[in-house]
Amino acid sequence: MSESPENQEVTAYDVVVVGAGPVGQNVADRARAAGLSVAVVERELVGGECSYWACVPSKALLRPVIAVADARRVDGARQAVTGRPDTDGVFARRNRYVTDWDDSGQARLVKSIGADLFRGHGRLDCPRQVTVTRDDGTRQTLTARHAVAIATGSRPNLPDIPGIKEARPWTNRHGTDSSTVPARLAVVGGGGVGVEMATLWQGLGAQVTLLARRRLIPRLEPFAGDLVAQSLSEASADVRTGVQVTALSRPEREGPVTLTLDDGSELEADEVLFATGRTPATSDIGLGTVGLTPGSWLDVDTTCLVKDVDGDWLYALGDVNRRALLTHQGKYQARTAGDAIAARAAGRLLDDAPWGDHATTADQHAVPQVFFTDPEAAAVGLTAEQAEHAGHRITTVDLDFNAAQGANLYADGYRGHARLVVDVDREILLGATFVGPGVSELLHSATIAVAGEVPLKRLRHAIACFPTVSEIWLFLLAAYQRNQEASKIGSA
Ligand SMILES: Cc1cc2nc3c(=O)[nH]c(=O)nc-3n(C[C@H](O)[C@H](O)[C@H](O)COP(=O)(O)OP(=O)(O)OC[C@H]3O[C@@H](n4cnc5c(N)ncnc54)[C@H](O)[C@@H]3O)c2cc1C
Ligand SMILES: NC(=O)c1ccc[n+]([C@@H]2O[C@H](COP(=O)([O-])OP(=O)(O)OC[C@H]3O[C@@H](n4cnc5c(N)ncnc54)[C@H](O)[C@@H]3O)[C@@H](O)[C@H]2O)c1
Repeated sequence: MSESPENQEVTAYDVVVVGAGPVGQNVADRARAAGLSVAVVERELVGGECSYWACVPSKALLRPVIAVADARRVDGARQAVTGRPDTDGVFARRNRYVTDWDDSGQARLVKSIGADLFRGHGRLDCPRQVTVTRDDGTRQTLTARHAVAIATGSRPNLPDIPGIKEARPWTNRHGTDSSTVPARLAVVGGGGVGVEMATLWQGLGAQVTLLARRRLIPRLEPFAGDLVAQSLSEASADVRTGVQVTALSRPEREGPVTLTLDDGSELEADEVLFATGRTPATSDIGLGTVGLTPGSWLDVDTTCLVKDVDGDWLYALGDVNRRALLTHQGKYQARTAGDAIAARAAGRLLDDAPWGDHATTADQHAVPQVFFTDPEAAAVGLTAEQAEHAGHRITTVDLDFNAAQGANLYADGYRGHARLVVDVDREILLGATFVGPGVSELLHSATIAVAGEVPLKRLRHAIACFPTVSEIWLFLLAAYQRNQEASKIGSA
């Protein structure tokens, strides 16, 4: 350790990671495993948004809602369900999964891999150097011999609407840490956060109005949003698409909030939750000192090196690079980049061709995602529209799940739909979407098929067990084969 001109402590590491969410922790782990010394900087809770205000609490809260809905779909079990989930039990369960917002366990994990944890706000102050400002104002400078990895995540993007500040809207934070159920909740935004929050709070007893300017979960096949909207409506939520909020007012601090909509109507609610996308947490991390624009998403190459920065030392992983705002994709990037950092540090050649050890190819071709709504919506790869837009010659196969007996045994009168998107030239899957109860655990089979580019001729030999929901594969592949045979006869 030495001292900088301003009397700050200066410590040298091989790698400095800024942000100890799931992504920062994973890159640290991989770099340590390669024998590199690693510093990890965290300004709030070790574990990040994912552990305390996003994935983990939302799924801990949603699971009881879905479990009750699942039981209601099974005759015999339905009669045993006499009410809504018990909110005290639900919130206690959530608190256990977020360890009461105490990060000491995750901090121990970081230390257990042999990384040094620095508490405070990390900022680049020149190439390969990060200064950590602690809460008491003292500072520590960390230099990085090989890499700085930015894994600072994202924060809610609130639209600039008159009255939004006074309305004190919920974001994903209160949406996941509240222990009271508002009587009337307006949810603005029909993406992943919006549909999950609407499902959750309606299931816990709020009267939810979901306001979306387009269809729900628009990045998935259109039938996904339609089925989720239908089910939310049947659960008595008020789902309105094609509407925008133009103003908000909450004249009394403890009073209701009024939303003005672009159709001229007004809506009164006890709370309003904005789920209108994310913005990168890069406005105050010193990007200007290395020639980048503060507040911007960080554009990266396949190894997660930031483009337009000389010297192969600055990496950006997870939400901050905007490739796929999902924990599992961020962790994949972290593992890949951690290995790339180690290879570059050792002077080894990189294996960064598509699907190589140092390439995040799946970010482009095989991103899986599950929305834990009721019914669940799960998708991997390209939708039909995206595939056509990318220039593939495709055909689609669509089927309702009730074709499969396994699905009907899982839930009486099983309601769900599946679509495969097939590249007709290569006869491989480009994408798959499943919507229905319990489909989340079905998705990995499709992810393997898409990432592995498994020929459909071979996929036919991957047999699903009778009677499971996975039997839908058998019916989808048979339908594909029938369509192909019919088109051959038609063109003969
Ligand atoms: C409500 C909700 C539900 C979601 N559910 C899912 C889900 O089910 N599955 C899924 O895959 N994804 C889900 N996501 C997305 C997921 O939360 C993110 O993709 C994931 O958190 C990204 O991880 P990260 O490590 O990049 O960022 P984060 O988890 O945001 O962690 C970043 C960390 O960096 C720290 N930090 C920021 N700036 C600094 C700084 N200057 N100095 C030091 N530390 C800093 C932050 O305090 C934070 O701890 C959900 C998101 C939301 C909002
Ligand atoms: N289970 C999961 O995997 C899961 C769950 C939740 C969120 N996430 C991820 O977290 C990220 C953030 O989710 P999100 O839902 O906040 O963002 P999003 O970008 O997925 O959706 C935001 C929605 O808000 C709409 N919107 C934007 N501005 C608006 C405005 N002014 N008025 C009305 N609507 C507006 C957009 O059209 C969009 O449909 C996403 O990338 C998502 O994939 C994942």
